Amino acid sequence: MSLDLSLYLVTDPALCAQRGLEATVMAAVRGGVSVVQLRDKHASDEEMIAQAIRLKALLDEYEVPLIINDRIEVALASGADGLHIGQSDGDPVEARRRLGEDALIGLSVQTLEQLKAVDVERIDYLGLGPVYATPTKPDHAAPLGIEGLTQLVRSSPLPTVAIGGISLANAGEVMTSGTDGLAVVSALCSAEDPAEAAQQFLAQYPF
Ligand SMILES: Cc1ncc(COP(=O)(O)OP(=O)(O)O)c(N)n1
Ligand SMILES: Cc1nc(C(=O)O)sc1CCOP(=O)(O)O
Ligand SMILES: [Mg+2]
Repeated sequence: MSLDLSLYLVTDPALCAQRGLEATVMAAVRGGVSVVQLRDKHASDEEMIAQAIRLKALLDEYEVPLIINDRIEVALASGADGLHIGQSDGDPVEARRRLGEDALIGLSVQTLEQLKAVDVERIDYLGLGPVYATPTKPDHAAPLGIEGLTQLVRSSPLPTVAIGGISLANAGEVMTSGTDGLAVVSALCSAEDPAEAAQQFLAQYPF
């Protein structure tokens, strides 16, 4: 499946609980979300595989790719479109070998040093963050700010998506970095109307 990073939803089971995960994701997709990442730090692999299979069937109708956070076994077993890994989540060489050429593989990058070490042959896109501090990921690295983000975007050999503390209030500012898109959790999962919120994000883009 092709990759359009413009508005990238990362799910959070607690933040999606009230409306339901699938209802939240599909509302956001109807509003224009272009990629969905299933992220759940507490579910068992079996629970996550079942959730991923249900989401994949729904997202296929919209040709929106489903990416799995961290867990290669879940990506393989569910037939998801790809995997997102952090700096300490595993080896891009192994991920590419096991998932195959068509899989979409993302890597988190926080520093210029990490950027220089990116395996461009095996990675499709980079998640750059956090732009701002966020309670959604309490163990996040030091915030980049717009200046730090812009420096990483300009030096990146791959398409990028910015993440961390991004909201409707700062989306326009984050897009000035030149990033290919925005990845958000709470600004969509906790929105009163995720479809409307997604539309409002996209309305602020310069492209
Ligand atoms: C699009 C995107 N970018 C960055 C991350 C963060 O990944 P990681 O550093 O591995 O942290 P966890 O999400 O695993 O807590 C991401 N998930 N998605
Ligand atoms: C999953 C994740 N990764 C980050 C990183 O910096 O790599 S920040 C983050 C959580 C982003 O949540 P919110 O949009 O609610 O701020
Ligand atoms: Mg990770």
